[in-house]
Amino acid sequence: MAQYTRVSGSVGLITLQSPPVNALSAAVRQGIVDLMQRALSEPEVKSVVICGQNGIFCGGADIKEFGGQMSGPPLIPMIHAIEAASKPVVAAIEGIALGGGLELALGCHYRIAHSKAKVGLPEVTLGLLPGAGGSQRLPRLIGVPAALDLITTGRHVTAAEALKFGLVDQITDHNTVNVAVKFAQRVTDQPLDARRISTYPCLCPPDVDVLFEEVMQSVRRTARGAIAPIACVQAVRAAATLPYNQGMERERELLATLFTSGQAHALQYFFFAQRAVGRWSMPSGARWDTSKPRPVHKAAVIGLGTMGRGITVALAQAGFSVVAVETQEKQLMEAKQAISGMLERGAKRRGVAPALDKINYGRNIQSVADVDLVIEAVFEDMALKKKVFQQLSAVCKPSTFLCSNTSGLDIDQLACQTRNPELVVGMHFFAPAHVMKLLEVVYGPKSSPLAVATAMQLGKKIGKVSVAVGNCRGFVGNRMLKPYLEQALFLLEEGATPEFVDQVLEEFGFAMGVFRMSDLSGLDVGWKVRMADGLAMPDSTTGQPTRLRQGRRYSPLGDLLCEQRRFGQKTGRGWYQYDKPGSQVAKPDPWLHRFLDEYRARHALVAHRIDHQEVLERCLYSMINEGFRILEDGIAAGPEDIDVIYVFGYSWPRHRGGPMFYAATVGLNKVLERLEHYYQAHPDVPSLQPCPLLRKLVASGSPPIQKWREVIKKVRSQL
Ligand SMILES: CCC/C=C/C(=O)SCCNC(=O)CCNC(=O)[C@H](O)C(C)(C)COP(=O)([O-])OP(=O)([O-])OC[C@H]1O[C@@H](n2cnc3c(N)ncnc32)[C@H](O)[C@@H]1OP(=O)([O-])[O-]
Repeated sequence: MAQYTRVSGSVGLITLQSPPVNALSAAVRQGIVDLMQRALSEPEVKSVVICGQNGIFCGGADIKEFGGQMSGPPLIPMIHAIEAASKPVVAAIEGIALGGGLELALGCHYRIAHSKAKVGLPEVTLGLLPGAGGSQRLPRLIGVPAALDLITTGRHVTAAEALKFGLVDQITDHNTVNVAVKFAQRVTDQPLDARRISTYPCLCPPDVDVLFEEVMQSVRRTARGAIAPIACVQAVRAAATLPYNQGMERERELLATLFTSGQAHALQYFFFAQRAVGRWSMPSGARWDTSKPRPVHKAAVIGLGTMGRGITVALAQAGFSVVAVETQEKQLMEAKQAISGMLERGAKRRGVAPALDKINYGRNIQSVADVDLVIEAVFEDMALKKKVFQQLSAVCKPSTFLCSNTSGLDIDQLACQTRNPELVVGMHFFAPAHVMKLLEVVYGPKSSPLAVATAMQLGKKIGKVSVAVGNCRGFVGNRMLKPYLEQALFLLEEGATPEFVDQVLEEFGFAMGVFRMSDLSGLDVGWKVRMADGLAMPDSTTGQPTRLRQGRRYSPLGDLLCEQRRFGQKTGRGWYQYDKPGSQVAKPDPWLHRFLDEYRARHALVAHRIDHQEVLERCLYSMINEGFRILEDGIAAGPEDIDVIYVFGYSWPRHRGGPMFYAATVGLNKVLERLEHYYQAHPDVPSLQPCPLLRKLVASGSPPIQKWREVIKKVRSQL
């Protein structure tokens, strides 16, 4: 919808009205078309201003409409009609002008923005391109290189940057609509021909072919198989090389291909999934909208290793007062230096002052007595963490929330060490903690909705995408990673190489294959956990590494590497070899190939030819199967939670929507059938046994992913 008012006698003001972001729904488009006609037909009206209600210009096309039958006036002719208008049209941009919203503004003859406004063409993040003329008008207005940057990254730019590009004509700190109205009155008699961007020539640098070649290469490298960024480059190239009308035709063709691609569907699903995780719920029935968080003003971090340092930086950068505690003097000094460096570099990038004064360092746990919330980030050792929680419970105010940055230990056991177990939750950050977007907020059986709501809100304030999950070994992310890693090792035993497995996974779209990722994280981390679990040791009777544990297949390959002190990048050797310890360039290692051959010979394993399909199916479907178990157990409330965790925490390619969305795309019956096939071939691998929930979903006719929660509810109510 849109509203029309006449202001200052001669200006027609069209206000977009479609909360929350004034998206261009069919009703809004119809409103704009009708009200533009009205403004143009009223003789008293000499100019027009378009704005949005509630301080938001426009969030772009209504993404909810993409899935269904499009109705209402189409965007392109609507924007053309504005550009062709005989009276000046001024866009008054407050808040945001994104996607179709900016394309609408580009159709106007002038753009006035508030200094706090942000603009951008983020269609690429939804698997699309700026297909309402944006890919053709933007390069004509701000030049090819800047347009390529904005369109291929989808980044939002500040009003100041937009002014520098020439994307807006003026910025103001005052009431933008009033300024735009005055501006509109001033330009009433100005000729409009020079203001219609579609008539501009597209100014190209002399070496335009080289520029496009370079940009295309760089986009292909970073796209990890996503097609929209490539189509964006092609569309801008059309603007640079073709007359406007032909460029528009090319834009239309490219958009049509993207629209029908599975990738756009996946990315649009993911857009809503990111928002859905904020509406968390617990099996007890507690929910985001009925559980109020308590404000946190002062927080503490205990343990300043890699994780503790990152968490401290994230908190300080978001404006929290932080007490940072490290009991070892030498470690404390090193941490202080490292944290200050991180804060200074971050502040320089963002053009702000570093938040050094937000942090008070100390060696004594007593110094956290008055904080509202503590995040414990000591070494991943249950006995040590228990001790810290006992101390915290004795030292802190009774109302202090006690959180553990564990990556998989039992939150309940920690809660039991405290006076107020209902105030204990897990806050599982991902390294580097000041950079990675994901936060798993883990509730145990005793955690109160208040504690979950407070941790979720804190996560939001420090810029994380927070997902509330239940308490189990590894929570959601690391629990699903286990069968994935396990299959990768089994594939090596059966004849694959780390290079081949990684290549297949990287072609699928992971930033790193499983072995390169393990080398980066350090192989010793998992080894210590397996030793604590009694897995990484030789068979007690033969003294030999065993391939069977508690009746299940087990691969000791990772343990054998660690026994050779091959811990990955940090030691210069792991699944790959590196030029020197700490180097990141992984090279195939002939030693490892010989080691695998000898290992297979020792265990009488006959290597067979493993193809792409087998690598993908075994690694991904076993992980997805665990995802169904997690849903069945109520550890994650819905498939969106799992998908968001995997995209933000484990580099799952976003254009494939996340593992559960991917399963729906492949077809649940196919996933089930392949799991059955592999389980039959490997009956000693329980993670390949199809989960009952997966069977139930297939038996219910494989409903769309948005309907899974209903089936899950039914399955869980029968348990
Ligand atoms: C045809 C080809 C040409 C054109 C293509 C396009 O324009 S493509 C589009 C290009 N545009 C974009 O890509 C912009 C996408 N939007 C954003 O980036 C952000 O939402 C924001 C920066 C606008 C506001 O951030 P924030 O943190 O303040 O708030 P928030 O993120 O929590 O959202 C609040 C609510 O608004 C909802 N909603 C938002 N936008 C849309 C929409 N366009 N549509 C529908 N709904 C939308 C959102 O789902 C949520 O609903 P919920 O969960 O409450 O029911």
